[in-house]
Amino acid sequence: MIKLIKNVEVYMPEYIGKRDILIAHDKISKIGDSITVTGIDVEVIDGKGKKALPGFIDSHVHITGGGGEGGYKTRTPEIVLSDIIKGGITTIIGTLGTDGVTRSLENLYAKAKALEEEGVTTYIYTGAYRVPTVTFTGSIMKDLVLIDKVIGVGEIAISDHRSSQPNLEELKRLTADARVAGILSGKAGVVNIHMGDGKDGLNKLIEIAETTEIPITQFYPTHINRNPYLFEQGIQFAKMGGFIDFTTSSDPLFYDEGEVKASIALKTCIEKGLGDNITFTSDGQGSLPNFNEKGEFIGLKVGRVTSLFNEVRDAVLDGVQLEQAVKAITSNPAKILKLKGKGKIYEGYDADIVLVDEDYYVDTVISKGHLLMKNKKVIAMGTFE
Ligand SMILES: CC(C)C[C@H](NC(=O)C[C@H](N)C(=O)O)C(=O)O
Ligand SMILES: [Zn+2]
Ligand SMILES: [Zn+2]
Repeated sequence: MIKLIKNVEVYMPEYIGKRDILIAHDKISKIGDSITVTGIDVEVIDGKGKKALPGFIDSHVHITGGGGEGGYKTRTPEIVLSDIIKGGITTIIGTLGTDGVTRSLENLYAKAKALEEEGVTTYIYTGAYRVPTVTFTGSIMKDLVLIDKVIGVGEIAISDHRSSQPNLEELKRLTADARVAGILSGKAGVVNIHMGDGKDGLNKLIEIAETTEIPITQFYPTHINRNPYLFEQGIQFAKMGGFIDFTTSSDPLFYDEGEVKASIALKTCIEKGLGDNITFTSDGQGSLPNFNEKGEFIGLKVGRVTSLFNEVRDAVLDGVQLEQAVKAITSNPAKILKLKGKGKIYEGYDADIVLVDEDYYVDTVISKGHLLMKNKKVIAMGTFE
């Protein structure tokens, strides 16, 4: 099907002004002025008053659910397609977390395939919190080289009372395996690192980057905004050329405990010239557990994928340029994760496009050339929604 978006403000993410965008099947075919199509059926979408952004990439979502930190009843529910669409997300990377016992990689893979069948692009990380990691094949390297949807390893927990307390050698070997398997398979092979509140912070990653041939960019540490000292250390890590990821799902409780709101973390890093080293992820369907200083469980909330763009909107309303802010959920993750044809409104790229209205609310979502939402109405529903 041919679609033509007319007179829309285009953010590649770089802002290029008002344009028409021609979509042929699942690709962006042409970006230009006054494009006309004759002789074949075309669906025209009115872009007047709207901004076209690349489809959002959420590279850390517990698509099969996570949690469990408060016992069995706190295992969180799996994601449904309509939430992904409402969040303007067209590419989603699934991960396991604390519970690598009752949550399986096979289930994660099947859910990723299901979401792909329902219309969005999906990938997964092999592994979970603990080292040695759970794998499909018994080997991180075989998982990466032989399973197309596997693009990296994660989320591997460090500096957290729930981690497996991995030592430096274990982290070196795991990251070296991910890197070489990525090289062999043309994938990023990044290690998505779960950062807890532990005082050792990013030290192990910095030591590996400084004492081995492993580049700092092999790590993709998340939750960097979870407390002020980790945030400060994260800025140093980014200044060393590393990538840092801020979690957008939150709970007012966490702000009281010093969490740095993701939109403020973004604004601070952009002001320090680190806009190309940062991303947002939602931790959607992951648990947001609260423990007291003795490590006792107090309660938990569930992460929401819709928080991803909400924090971008808050950054824009706080004075950050849209073309800068939206990179954190489009071209930056696409670059870090080596997602071909993703993260930009560009001729030949996948037709993943989000239109937002003048108040920066998601209005229309196109994924691989298919309309999933139009004029704020979700069109595509999950199989059982
Ligand atoms: C960043 C904070 C607020 C949330 C963060 N969530 C996870 O890591 C996912 C969770 N453990 C799960 O397995 O579902 C955390 O627990 O520290
Ligand atoms: Zn985590
Ligand atoms: Zn998580």
